[in-house]
Amino acid sequence: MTNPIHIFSEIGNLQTVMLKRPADEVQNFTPQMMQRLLFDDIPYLPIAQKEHDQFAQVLRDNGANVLYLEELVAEVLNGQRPEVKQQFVKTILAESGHTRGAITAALNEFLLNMPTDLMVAKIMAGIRKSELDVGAWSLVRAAEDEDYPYYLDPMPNLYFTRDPSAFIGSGLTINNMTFAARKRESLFTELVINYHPMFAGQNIPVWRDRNQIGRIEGGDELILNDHVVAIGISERTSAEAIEDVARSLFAAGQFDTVLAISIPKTHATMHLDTVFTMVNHDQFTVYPGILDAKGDIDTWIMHPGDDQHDLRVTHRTDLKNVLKEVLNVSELDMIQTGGGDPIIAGREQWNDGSNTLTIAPGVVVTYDRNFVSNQLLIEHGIKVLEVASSELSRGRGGPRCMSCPIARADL
Ligand SMILES: NC(=[NH2+])NCCC[C@H](N)C(=O)O
Repeated sequence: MTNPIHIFSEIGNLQTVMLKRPADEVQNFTPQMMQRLLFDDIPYLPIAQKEHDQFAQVLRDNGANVLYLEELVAEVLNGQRPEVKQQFVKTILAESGHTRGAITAALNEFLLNMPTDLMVAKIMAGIRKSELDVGAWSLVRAAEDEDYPYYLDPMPNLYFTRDPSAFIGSGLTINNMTFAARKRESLFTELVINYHPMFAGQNIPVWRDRNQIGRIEGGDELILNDHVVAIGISERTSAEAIEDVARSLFAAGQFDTVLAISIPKTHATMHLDTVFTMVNHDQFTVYPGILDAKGDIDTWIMHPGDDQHDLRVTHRTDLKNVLKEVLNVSELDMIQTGGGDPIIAGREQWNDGSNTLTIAPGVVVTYDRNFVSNQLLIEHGIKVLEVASSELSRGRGGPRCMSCPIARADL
C-alpha cells in the first residue's frame, strides 16, 4: 500500500472522500439540548438519510470512491487486535466523563458485549440512562443530575465529516474541536489513521494532532493549490493553531504560503467555508457580509521565515488582490452568495449557499434550496449539481461540510 492521501487543491477531480450517513444521533435530542449540540432544529431522519444517499450517489456518479467513517471505524475495531477496541471504548468513555466507578464499568460492559458495528452506532447515537442497569446502589446515579437523560450524549454533527480532521497535502490535521458537543468526534479519525490498513504504518504526516492546545476545525482549512493553504480565524479556529499548522507544513516542505483570513465569530459564519469557497482556478464564492464597507477583510500572509523568525507574516486587507498574487492569476471572479441582495444573501448563506463542494474545476455540488446563488453560479459558467436539502440543512452545514476529501487528482 502507498499513502492514499493526496490533497493539493480544493478543485481537482474528487477521487476519494469520507462521509458519515446520518443515523439516530441526529434525532436523539430535545429542543432543550439543541443549542448546546450546535443544531437549530431536529431533522426528520428518513428524509435526511434519503438526501444523504442522493448526495453520495452524485459523488459516485462523478467518479469518487465514497468511504463511510462508521464503516472504517467498525473495520478497525473488528480487526485483529482486541486491545485496540478495549482502549478505544475506554477513551470514548473517559472523554464522555466516565473514568471510574460503577457507571463506567457498566457502560464498558454494555458496549463491549455488542457486535462491533452496533457498538459504533451506539457510541455515535448516545447512551440513555434507561438503557443501562447499573444496580440500585449507585449514589452517583441516584443523586447527580438525575433528570438528564444521557450517560453518553449523541454526536449529531458527525455527518459534517469535514471538521474533525482535514487532509492537506499527503497528511492531515486531527483537530482539537472547539465545543464539547464535537470534541470526541476527532477520536474516530485518530483511530482510523492509526489502525486502519488503508493508513496504518505508512508514516502519514499529522500536521497537528487533537492533543495540542488551541482549537481548529476542517471547515476553516482550504487547500487553494499545491503551495497555498487558506485558514479562517473564526469562531472555531484560533490564530495559535494556524501558526502551528503553518510551521509544520513549511518544515515538511509542503506548501509555502498560509493565508489566515479573519471572519466574524458567529454561529452562522462558524467556519471559513460557510462564507468563502473555491469553485474553479480563478473563481470563488463569497458571502458579502464578511467584507467591510470598503470591501476589505483582515488577512495575514505567512511564509517560511529566516534565522530569527520562523514565520514571515504580512498583514493585508485586500483579499481579492492577495488571492490574485498567491494564485498567480490575472483576473479573479468573486461570485456573491445571493447575488448581493441582503435578504437573499443572508437567507442563502444561513442555508449554506456559499458552502459549495467542488468536485472538478468548475463543477460543484450545492443544496437545491439556494436557487438564487445556484443560478448565479450557472451564469458564471459553473456546472451545478444540486442535491435535496430540506432535512440535511437543519444541522447548519452544506455539501462541503458533509464531505472529507482524502484524494484529488492533480490539476
Ligand atoms: N464545515 C462546516 N461549515 N461545518 C458545519 C458544521 C455545522 C455544525 N452544526 C457545527 O456547528 O459544528
